[in-house]
Amino acid sequence: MLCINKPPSEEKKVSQIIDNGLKSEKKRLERIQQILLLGTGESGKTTIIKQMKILHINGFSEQEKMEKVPNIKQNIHESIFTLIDNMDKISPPVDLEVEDNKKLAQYIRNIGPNPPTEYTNEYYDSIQSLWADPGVRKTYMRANEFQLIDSAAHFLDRINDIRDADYIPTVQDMLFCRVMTVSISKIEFKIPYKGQKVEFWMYDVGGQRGERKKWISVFEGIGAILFLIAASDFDQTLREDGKTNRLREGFQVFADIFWSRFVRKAGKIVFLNKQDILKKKIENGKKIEKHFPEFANFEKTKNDYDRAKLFMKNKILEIATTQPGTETVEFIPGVDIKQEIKSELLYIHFTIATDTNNVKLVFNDVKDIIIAINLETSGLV
Ligand SMILES: Nc1nc2c(ncn2[C@@H]2O[C@H](COP(=O)(O)OP(=O)(O)OP(=O)(O)O)[C@@H](O)[C@H]2O)c(=O)[nH]1
Ligand SMILES: [Mg+2]
Repeated sequence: MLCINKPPSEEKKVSQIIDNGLKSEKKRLERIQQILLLGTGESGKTTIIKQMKILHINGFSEQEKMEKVPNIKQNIHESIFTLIDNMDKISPPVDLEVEDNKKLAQYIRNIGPNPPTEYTNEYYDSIQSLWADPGVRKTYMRANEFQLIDSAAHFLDRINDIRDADYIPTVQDMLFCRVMTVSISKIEFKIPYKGQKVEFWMYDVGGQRGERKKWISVFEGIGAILFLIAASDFDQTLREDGKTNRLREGFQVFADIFWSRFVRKAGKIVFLNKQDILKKKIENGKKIEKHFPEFANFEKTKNDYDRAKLFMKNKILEIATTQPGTETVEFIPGVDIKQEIKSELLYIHFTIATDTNNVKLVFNDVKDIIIAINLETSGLV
């Protein structure tokens, strides 16, 4: 065996250098604000990541935009196919109102759920006629009875631009394009803060049931969790099983995270997202009490949209103050878990993730909170 004997003093020196290196690395990591985006499927996590790219990195390059064109066309096909496929399955069913559209609907049905191999004029013309049919619009108004992507109307309305050979996606198209997340990704950016640049690392994960088992692998070192709930989900069922109420699932997953010992120290910021869709649904007469009976007698004095906002905010606060059963939290004799959670580490915002200005304002608030939480939990103040 080859044995090199170093004088002890030198060995000590080396270990001190390593020690110092580790310490300064630890200090550096403490200064980095690590944020984890969580929430059920389609709640808006990836859209927030895109906004950070627009607001704090370099936006989308021409190449990145061009790379999204196949996804956007996929969104269009999925939207029209889902509408046509479901109009006679919902109860009561809906009929096409323009006779000539019946053969166009059959043509789309024959293509199947995946986009065609070739995008022809006949294909785009058919989609345009079908989307203009009052029967399809009635089906669209009942989209909570089946599974339709939120970007359907945005892209179907824009089909004339998108079918053009020279089409380049707009920033809005990039924000609305829906791609399900199936892996964990990270973006890094710096924000000026009190004359310095503060570094942020933000992690995006998939929110569907099968994806959630991956979440735990990114819990380590997280200073703040941005938890997204799609407030407009109140009348929809999960894509995963077609029966569980989506909003209820959102609250349930938030409860699991809020009370999880793995992220006990992380600040929790809730985004009650998709406020634009929530407002529209309420204006269109959709009733929350049909899915949450306790809403019927809630705060009767306010208008329905303000009532809805307050109702959902209260649900979050209720979760944060209701200690779950010992089977879901590690039981430590003599320790009151409730007391360990600082209520000031929970913040709630109403958001529209597709609106860059809205996210800019909200994130401006959130970044100060996150920095403050990080300073407090790392013991620097
Ligand atoms: N109108 C509107 N659409 C939104 C809003 N937030 C997200 N969307 C749209 O909703 C769809 C789903 O958003 P994503 O950001 O992909 O959701 P996600 O949480 O990343 O979903 P998973 O990756 O499946 O977990 C996209 O088409 C978004 O453009 C919002 O506030 N308003
Ligand atoms: Mg995603």
